[in-house]
Amino acid sequence: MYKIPFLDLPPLRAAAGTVRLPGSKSISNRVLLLAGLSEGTTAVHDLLDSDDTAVMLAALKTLGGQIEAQADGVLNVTGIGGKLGTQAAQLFLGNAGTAMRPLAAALALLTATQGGSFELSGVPRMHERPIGDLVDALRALGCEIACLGNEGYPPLKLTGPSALKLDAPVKVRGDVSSQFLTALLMALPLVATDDVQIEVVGELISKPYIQITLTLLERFGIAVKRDGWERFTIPAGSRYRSPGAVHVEGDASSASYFVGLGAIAAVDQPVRIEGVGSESMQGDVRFVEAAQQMGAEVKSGPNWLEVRRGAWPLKGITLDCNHIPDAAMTLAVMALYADGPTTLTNIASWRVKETDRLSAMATELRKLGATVDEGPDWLRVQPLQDWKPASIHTYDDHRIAMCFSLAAFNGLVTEHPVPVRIEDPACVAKTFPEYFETLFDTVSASVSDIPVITIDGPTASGKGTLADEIAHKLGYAVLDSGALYRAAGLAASRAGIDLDDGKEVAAVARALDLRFAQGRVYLAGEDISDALRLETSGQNASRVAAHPPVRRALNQLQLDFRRAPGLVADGRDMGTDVFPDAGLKVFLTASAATRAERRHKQLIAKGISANIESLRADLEARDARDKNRSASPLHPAQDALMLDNSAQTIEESVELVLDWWARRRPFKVSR
Ligand SMILES: Nc1ncnc2c1ncn2[C@@H]1O[C@H](COP(=O)(O)OP(=O)(O)OP(=O)(O)O)[C@@H](O)[C@H]1O
Ligand SMILES: Nc1ccn([C@@H]2O[C@H](COP(=O)(O)O)[C@@H](O)[C@H]2O)c(=O)n1
Repeated sequence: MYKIPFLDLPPLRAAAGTVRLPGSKSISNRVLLLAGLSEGTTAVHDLLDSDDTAVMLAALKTLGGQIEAQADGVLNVTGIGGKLGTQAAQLFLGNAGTAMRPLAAALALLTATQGGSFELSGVPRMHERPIGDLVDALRALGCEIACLGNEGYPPLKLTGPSALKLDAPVKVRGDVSSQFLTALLMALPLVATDDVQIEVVGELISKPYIQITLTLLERFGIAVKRDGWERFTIPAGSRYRSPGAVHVEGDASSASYFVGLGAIAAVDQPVRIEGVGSESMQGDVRFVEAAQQMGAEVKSGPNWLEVRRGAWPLKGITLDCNHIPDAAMTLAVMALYADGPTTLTNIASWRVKETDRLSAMATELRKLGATVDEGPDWLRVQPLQDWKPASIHTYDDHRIAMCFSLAAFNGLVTEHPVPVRIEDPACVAKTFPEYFETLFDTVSASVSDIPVITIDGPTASGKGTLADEIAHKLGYAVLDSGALYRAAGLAASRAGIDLDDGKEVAAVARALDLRFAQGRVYLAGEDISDALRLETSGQNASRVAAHPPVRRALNQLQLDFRRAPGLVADGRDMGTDVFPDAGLKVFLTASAATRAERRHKQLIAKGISANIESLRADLEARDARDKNRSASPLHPAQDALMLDNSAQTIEESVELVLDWWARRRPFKVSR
């Protein structure tokens, strides 16, 4: 996951490949609560691992549930069998509506019948998300609930025991959030000694989510009787029983980004999405129909979808989105690529989600240059030709971060493509922690659009350290090109080849079976990271690097590191020869004395004894060879910025280079 302040998406061009979706958030948290309330142990397969499920799991543990992760990723949840394991607790539920609403209802009823005192709270935004209709319904049943901040909003305090009145139908509003009804449907089986009826007041929104609730309740032994969408009956004697094992479907709302991706950019090959398909129980799978109306070509199987571009540009549509409230946000970004306006209606529920999504979508789409009109429950987006490089604020809302990634394909409709900045990309942790990694695995960009920062300079000037830090802060990949020369030298010397024989060493370099993973380097599966950092490896690298055939042999390997979202490359000729079009070139130096001292400290810290004078002599000899060779000698590129860090800390160098980079980016600093 990109835990950085912002992630810059370069202009993207095409998409293809297979995406395995993470588990559905709605199903995951429902299954966890049902398993947590049941008797027996439920093996939960393919559970979503995210912020929202983490808060639910923590709450269940506090209430007496047992959670045990298996080696194969399956989670065993042993439920409380309807009996509270504690009489008092404070439960923090983050910004998870799928935890706050149903837990509030279940715990209110358990507290009423078993006694206790519980506080449910969340992040500040959770305390702005209404829960009054559910609280009213629970209070009418006899539950004691106090709103500790504003009336009608969390945090809540539940106390008991208190007498429950279950003979009259429980009334709940269905036109603000369907989660209130879901909460009651999941809570009332805990106290249904007689039939309990629920009556929905107002037109029920998001019916597909209620269908998910009913389907899962049935799996846990509760056969709710439904009379239209207005009346539900929990049969007398209902009791939660674990079904033994449950498989969580992939998240259909998350599928929408990849359906959109296929519709926009899968020209030669489809985007295949695994985890949801034609047999999905999730309502958001009907996003596919909306995408088809806009032009997407879609094939499907029971649990997969394949999407390609059909009509291009996409077709503007007018759609009542009541049945796909979450996925519909993706349509608002797809609308930028359409042949006419797209109007999304019946989306008032957007206003009470992680943020006021209607207002947020309009604001951020306008930053891109789009013309957008909004009403209380609708949004109209015009197609966009003149794109602006925008820094998208994400309001701690995972769906805003994910759907705006589709704006990075603007190069398909404009001659002047622009990058898109996604602020706080880690907010995707709510449902799809690896979203951006998955996206980058599925898309391609023009090489020249992928930003590169080069850091060249003599040995021990701090290039690697600086490159790693900058790459980390920007979410870019890093290329330690010296490691390639070191590996070539090591492999050649192990093979008994004369390091002065350029052709022979080049043959070894061409055949190098190298892999870079988690900061380690593997040669034919062997971890050679430590061997590469030996001083002899540096000297050998410097010898083999002087041969033009060796440099040619390693050239493509280095170019292959240039992948979205960007690259920081360190070495000797990164800015001069390998990436001459880099957006920022830094030539990093420090005095020989400083560098020898740093190298000395570095070796001592690793427990390797060393002598400063001989280190200095060695590095000066290496500098001389690197500077004076004919093939790609060490020298600053004409357009490089010089940085002598002899008197700087690492942090100071990092800040300076990030500042240089920021000045070359097209983004205005926002908010
Ligand atoms: N500005 C700095 N101030 C103090 N120490 C630094 C600074 N930059 C780097 N160092 C330290 O100097 C040592 C050498 O840095 P590093 O390995 O990054 O250099 P390098 O240029 O990549 O070397 P090589 O070319 O041999 O791979 C490290 O221990 C690092 O922590
Ligand atoms: N782009 C590069 C990178 C390195 N070399 C040669 O490899 C030696 C080791 O490099 P380190 O950065 O790991 O110290 C170096 O002395 C150079 O001779 C190169 O030629 N080009």
